Amino acid sequence: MNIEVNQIEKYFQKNKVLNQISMTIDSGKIFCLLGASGSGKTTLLRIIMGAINAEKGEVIIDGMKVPNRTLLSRIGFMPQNDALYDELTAWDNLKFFAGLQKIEGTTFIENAEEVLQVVGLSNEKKKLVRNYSGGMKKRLSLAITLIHQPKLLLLDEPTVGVDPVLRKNIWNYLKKIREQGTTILVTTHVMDEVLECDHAALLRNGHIIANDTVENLLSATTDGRIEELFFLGENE
Ligand SMILES: Nc1ncnc2c1ncn2[C@@H]1O[C@H](COP(=O)(O)OP(=O)(O)OP(=O)(O)O)[C@@H](O)[C@H]1O
Repeated sequence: MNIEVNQIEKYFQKNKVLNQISMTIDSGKIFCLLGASGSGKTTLLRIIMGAINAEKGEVIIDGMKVPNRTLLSRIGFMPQNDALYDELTAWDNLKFFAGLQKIEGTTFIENAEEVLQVVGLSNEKKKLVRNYSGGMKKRLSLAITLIHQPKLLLLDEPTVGVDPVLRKNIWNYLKKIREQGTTILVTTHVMDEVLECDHAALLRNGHIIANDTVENLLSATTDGRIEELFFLGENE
């Protein structure tokens, strides 16, 4: 699925948090949104999935204007804060959210086993979520986001609190589903993860100040270090 973001402007009260945001995300790519805390990444993600409105501009996904009900079943959105049922097991959480997407029976079981494996929770599926660590909850949220095999994934800092081995697992899976045509938009603060992406946009003070392939962005830095992306355009 491809995404067109056209001239988005968003205010919270009188604060303009997104200003003239336009970008295109091509189908089957991993696109990374970078920016300091408070730069507007989450807000932009929520506008793209249609959870909140912008004052100006529009988002078009596969030719359809957002918000659009038919698009929702094809999108997987992972918010920054987990929305899990603490008193249910991980398995029952998965079952509940899968049910909302009409994923049931053997399809549910197959999908659930696969996503639990990706996030390293196969052996912990019977535990109550209330007994999960923060990182385990994060991984379960990601599993829930993947359960209906969405064609567009919107992931808000999906690997915070996840150890390096599992993080690698998750990125390998994201790259696998990219090869199957899934489009992935991800926000991150982890610089290494930028290297896993095809394309990155850098947000500062509500503006996009850089938007290019990761390869081109890195060649624009003075010593090719990913951390430098954060400082791009700082003195302009
Ligand atoms: N519901 C809201 N009401 C008022 N202001 C908000 C609301 N949501 C976000 N903001 C403000 O909008 C700006 C952008 O916030 P946003 O959460 O999009 O940033 P972010 O780049 O995702 O930050 P982080 O990396 O810390 O998650 C911030 O100044 C924030 O305080």
